[in-house]
Amino acid sequence: MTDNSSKLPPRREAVRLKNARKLSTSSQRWLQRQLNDPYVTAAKVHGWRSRAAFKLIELDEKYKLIGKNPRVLDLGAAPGGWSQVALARGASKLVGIDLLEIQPVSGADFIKGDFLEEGMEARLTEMLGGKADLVLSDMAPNTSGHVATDHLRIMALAEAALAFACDVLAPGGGFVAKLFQGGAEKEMLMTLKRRFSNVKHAKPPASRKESKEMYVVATGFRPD
Ligand SMILES: C[S@@+](CC[C@H](N)C(=O)[O-])C[C@H]1O[C@@H](n2cnc3c(N)ncnc32)[C@H](O)[C@@H]1O
Repeated sequence: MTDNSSKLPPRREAVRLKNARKLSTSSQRWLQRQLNDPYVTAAKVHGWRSRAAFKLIELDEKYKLIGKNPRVLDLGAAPGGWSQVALARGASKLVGIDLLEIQPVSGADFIKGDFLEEGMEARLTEMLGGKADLVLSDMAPNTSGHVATDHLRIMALAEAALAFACDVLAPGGGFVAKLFQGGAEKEMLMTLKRRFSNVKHAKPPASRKESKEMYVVATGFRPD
């Protein structure tokens, strides 16, 4: 049997335990931000699972994305804030996917899995039971701290989401995807402009100013 007890003298062990209980500087900063963030408080008051819920509310207020009884696909849905908002604002059917488990939301069907996995698109489409009116992608990879790598990863997710949206959207449908920094790359922007009648970049007020995230909002899908 292994002995996990510390071999330090008692006083040094007491100091070690005290330090282990202290929050790292980045955790302290995170905690401070949470405590000072009105969106975090408002999310709790309104019962939204994430402060991100307000980003979709603000995008919907501005671009009228959700409309009447749409069928919605929510990519990167955990913990479920956007799904809650889409359903509260009129979605008739919602299918969501995330790498993480999502607690049930009334009216939504969730899959735990990787959107990039082979066969996942077919599975999502089958679950939706027909064409989608709105494809949402708030997917974000875990940040590596390396700006260029993070940028490439998020762009790969957004591009995959766009390719999927072009396969599953009904005529006139909408698409929202999270991007970083300068917005859609040239090639992605070309596809967006060709396949949608309206394409905008947006940074909703709920998106933290210091965050490099932004969204592309495309409406009026044109099938090939
Ligand atoms: C910012 S969170 C989404 C928050 C969500 N919109 C809400 O309001 O609750 C981004 C999510 O994208 C998910 N994600 C990242 N890569 C993914 C992938 N390849 N497939 C599925 N989900 C992914 C992450 O697990 C994470 O939960």
